[in-house]
Amino acid sequence: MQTLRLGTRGSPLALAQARLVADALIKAHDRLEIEIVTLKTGGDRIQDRPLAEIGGKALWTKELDRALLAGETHLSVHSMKDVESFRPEGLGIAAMLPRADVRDKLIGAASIDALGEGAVVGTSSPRRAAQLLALRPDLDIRTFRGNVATRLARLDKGEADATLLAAAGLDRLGMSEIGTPIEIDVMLPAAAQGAVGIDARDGDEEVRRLLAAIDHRPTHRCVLAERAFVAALGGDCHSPVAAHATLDGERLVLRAQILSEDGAATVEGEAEMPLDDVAPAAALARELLDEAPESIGKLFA
Ligand SMILES: NCc1[nH]cc(CCC(=O)O)c1CC(=O)O
Repeated sequence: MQTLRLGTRGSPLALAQARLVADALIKAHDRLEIEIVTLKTGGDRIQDRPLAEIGGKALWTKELDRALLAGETHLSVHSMKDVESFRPEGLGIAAMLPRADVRDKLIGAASIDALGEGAVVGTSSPRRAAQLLALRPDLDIRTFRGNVATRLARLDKGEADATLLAAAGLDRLGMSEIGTPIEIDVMLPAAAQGAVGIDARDGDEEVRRLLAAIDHRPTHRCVLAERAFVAALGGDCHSPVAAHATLDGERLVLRAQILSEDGAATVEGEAEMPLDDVAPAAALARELLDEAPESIGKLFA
């Protein structure tokens, strides 16, 4: 029997995703045991300020990265959406699970159009805020953080009329019946939304071989293209950026959008590329920035 120590955050969503990875590994390999190691991250402790203000994405991954680099764990499970563009030296994403529903869901109203004039929408995602304001400049967007259950409780208490959450997270928590999905031509998702990734140490060939067996290549390819777009922009979670790739036979089609924070300006485009070369994703980022007005350009200066 071989035992792998799997590092994860302790939120209900993180634990559900950790179990999905553990189950996939056990199914793929005989005589393998997984021990789930729950780690606290900075992001879990600070709930009242927008993520962008308190240090961005690295907050979620730092403690998992440290434990993995120190050899306390063999792998880390992440929502790929929360993984910063550049990983620390010595670590890299080795596999991804098949992607779940990539759409955002609106909770609290039947549709964006159905929201009342000036309705309060709680979100701390600059992308969701800008996309909503682009459609409905009258909305009053307020900071709303915390894990999925916390946000739903704040909505129940009347702190906002509506909120947006990823369908993937709700599905994995067994809350599929909550909210109305918004189609991706109305609200393009964040890069990597709905994808779960598994980090391993560079050079840990044993673990990387075990992970290769559960890697879902179409998801992995699409997410790499989306991340290449965001990396080339110099974007992170401070930026109102959407990127979503799909496969069309042996080609990958990437759609991307960048917005000003108030949603007044939007630039969007599409690029097609082979599965194994994401350079056109970076080229699309430069193209969109070139044509972007100052209100967008200054976000990526
Ligand atoms: N930043 C929080 C976060 N990271 C990943 C998900 C959902 C699951 C996913 O997109 O894979 C969520 C919650 C949300 O956006 O509703």
